[in-house]
Amino acid sequence: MNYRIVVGCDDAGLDYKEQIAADLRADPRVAEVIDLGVHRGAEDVHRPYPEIGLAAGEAIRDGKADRAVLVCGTGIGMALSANKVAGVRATTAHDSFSVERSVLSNNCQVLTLGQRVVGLELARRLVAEWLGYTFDERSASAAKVSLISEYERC
Ligand SMILES: O=C[C@H](O)[C@H](O)COP(=O)(O)O
Repeated sequence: MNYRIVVGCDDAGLDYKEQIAADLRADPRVAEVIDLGVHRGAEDVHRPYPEIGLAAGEAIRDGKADRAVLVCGTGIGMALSANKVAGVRATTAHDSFSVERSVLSNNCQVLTLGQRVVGLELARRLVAEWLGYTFDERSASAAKVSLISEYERC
């Protein structure tokens, strides 16, 4: 599938971002991992989550990446931020079914996770599952998602 995947976090999501980035780099479905920070021990470590979430959304919008995994304390702030970028669909999901539907129903390109909410091993498994789903543009869900895109164009 050769996905180009952005990873990003704030200081509350750094541990999980590092592990998930390592998992993605080892995944044969992933061609490139683009790490937007923050980085341990670096100057950017206290950058607020909206800066990372917005940058991730812009990378999707600009065609520099196919998908993003973003981690903060709850996942909520990252989802709110990425969703501000037109054309980007981001959601927090901490269970297998929601992760599946975020792609198959909603064509989300961005999965956000809360390091303070979900265990690390579950988070890693959810990301692995998430990579296995592809939205079907011929599905009945496509017309529903397109209503969001049409609203954005107004
Ligand atoms: O959604 C926001 C994140 O959970 C963030 O990591 C923590 O934000 P706070 O420090 O404002 O609670």
